[in-house]
Amino acid sequence: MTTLALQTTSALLLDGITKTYRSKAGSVQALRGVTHAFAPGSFTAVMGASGSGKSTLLQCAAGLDRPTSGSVLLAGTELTILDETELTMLRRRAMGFIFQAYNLLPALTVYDNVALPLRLTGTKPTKSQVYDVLARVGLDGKAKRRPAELSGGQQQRVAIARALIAQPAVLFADEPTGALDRGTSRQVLELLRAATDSAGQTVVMVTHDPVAAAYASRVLFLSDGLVAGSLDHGTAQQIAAAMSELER
Ligand SMILES: Nc1ncnc2c1ncn2[C@@H]1O[C@H](COP(=O)(O)OP(=O)(O)OP(=O)(O)O)[C@@H](O)[C@H]1O
Repeated sequence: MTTLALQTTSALLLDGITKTYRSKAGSVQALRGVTHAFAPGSFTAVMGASGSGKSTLLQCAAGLDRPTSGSVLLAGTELTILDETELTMLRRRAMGFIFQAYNLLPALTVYDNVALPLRLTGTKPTKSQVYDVLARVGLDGKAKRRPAELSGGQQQRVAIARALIAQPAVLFADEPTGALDRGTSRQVLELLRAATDSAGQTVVMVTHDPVAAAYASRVLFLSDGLVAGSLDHGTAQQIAAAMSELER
């Protein structure tokens, strides 16, 4: 496919991304030329050994960090030429974020945490918008609680509701199940899969866990800052085997 065709058919396109961190201690090439097109409505897991560049890839793709070279096209917009204000606006409009540490605001109720992204764009969400998204993640009746009054799995579901409320084109998840037990992880992963299957959103998830990665339709393997391969519709066993092969 030509680059032009990829631009119009991808929800997210990384084109020749490199990232070099420079410090007094020397420079580290965290990404060495990553090119990948994420199709609309796809669920991609990004895997690789510690230090292979997964978080850097996610940060660059989401405009949280700037690549040293290369381009990032998200929802039709080239991120690398935007200033900080434009990037912030685009993040609020087109992206949702889910982190291992939930990142909820402890002083706010569940309702206000979930309503926050829309309020930040200057839109007051209706009560039914907030209650609908809370019901979607199985948190009916929890709107008035504070995050500390919820279990880890419930807090992560609040974070997912917060990520979903503005109906972003792309959801970025960095180890979203890293702090959760198996059963709770499954609920979170099923919600991410539903975001792609029912709502047509595009999910990019960094994970170390082959069981979590098996929920994705594609696994992208990173090695030493480069894409080392990919696997479509792999089982947890196949993904684990591909990871061990990569680490040999
Ligand atoms: N802010 C930074 N300054 C300097 N080096 C960095 C910085 N962030 C990451 N690195 C280096 O870049 C490389 C890739 O890091 P990155 O965090 O993207 O890897 P990762 O695959 O997400 O690792 P992990 O699985 O351990 O989280 C590593 O060598 C790391 O030490």
